[in-house]
Amino acid sequence: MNHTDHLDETEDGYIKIDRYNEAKIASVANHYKDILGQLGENPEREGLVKTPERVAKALQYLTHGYDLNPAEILKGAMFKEDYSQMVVVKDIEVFSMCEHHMLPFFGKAHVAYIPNGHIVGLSKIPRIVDAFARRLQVQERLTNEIRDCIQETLQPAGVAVVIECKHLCMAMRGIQKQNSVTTTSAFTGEFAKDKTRAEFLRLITANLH
Ligand SMILES: Nc1nc2c(ncn2[C@@H]2O[C@H](COP(=O)(O)OP(=O)(O)OP(=O)(O)O)[C@@H](O)[C@H]2O)c(=O)[nH]1
Ligand SMILES: [Zn+2]
Repeated sequence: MNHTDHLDETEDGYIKIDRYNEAKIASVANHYKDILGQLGENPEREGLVKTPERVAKALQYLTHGYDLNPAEILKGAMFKEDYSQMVVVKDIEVFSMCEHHMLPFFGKAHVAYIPNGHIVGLSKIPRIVDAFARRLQVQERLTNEIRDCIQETLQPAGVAVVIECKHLCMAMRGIQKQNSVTTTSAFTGEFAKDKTRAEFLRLITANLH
């Protein structure tokens, strides 16, 4: 079986989960039943009977980015266009899971590129953010992967990515800091220039709408 067989293609050719890989769900659920017992719970009590399966499905959803090909998503909507100003997509919601604790980190991504002959369908930017975020991640790698995918696929004059997230592993356990936010950034090409980077940073902090 192909590893993407459990993913449905929607009409516009994009993949989303609405069927699950039953064998994987059953196996992961079995482990979770065991884990519930080890946590001192009774996995047979009414409220928990279906929990292992729910958790398995949730985890499959939260990691379905492994089954997506972000470069192909971008290639699906690249258009020749004579536009060479910065394109900024800001405030893209991010939900990911840290690879150390498998706890959520979440916040916003701001992505920009400067076209070099081609533009990309706007929705593809949040789609690739999701494709990389729906995996076990560290915020730094997530940031770099988004930058590299856009740079290598679209070959623009520059790419900028800023991500700001709260990490639940730092809030609900461990150091227990409820308000700390981690910001990461990655730039290529024209964004190495102070002036260009400053314009991007101004645009993502400006309240224009
Ligand atoms: N750089 C980076 N670190 C992360 C990210 N998500 C979680 N971490 C950190 O990963 C580290 C793992 O450190 P360890 O000392 O092995 O784990 P730990 O004992 O649970 O650490 P504490 O969270 O300090 O209790 C922690 O400092 C987390 O804050 C991330 O996206 N990027
Ligand atoms: Zn963590």
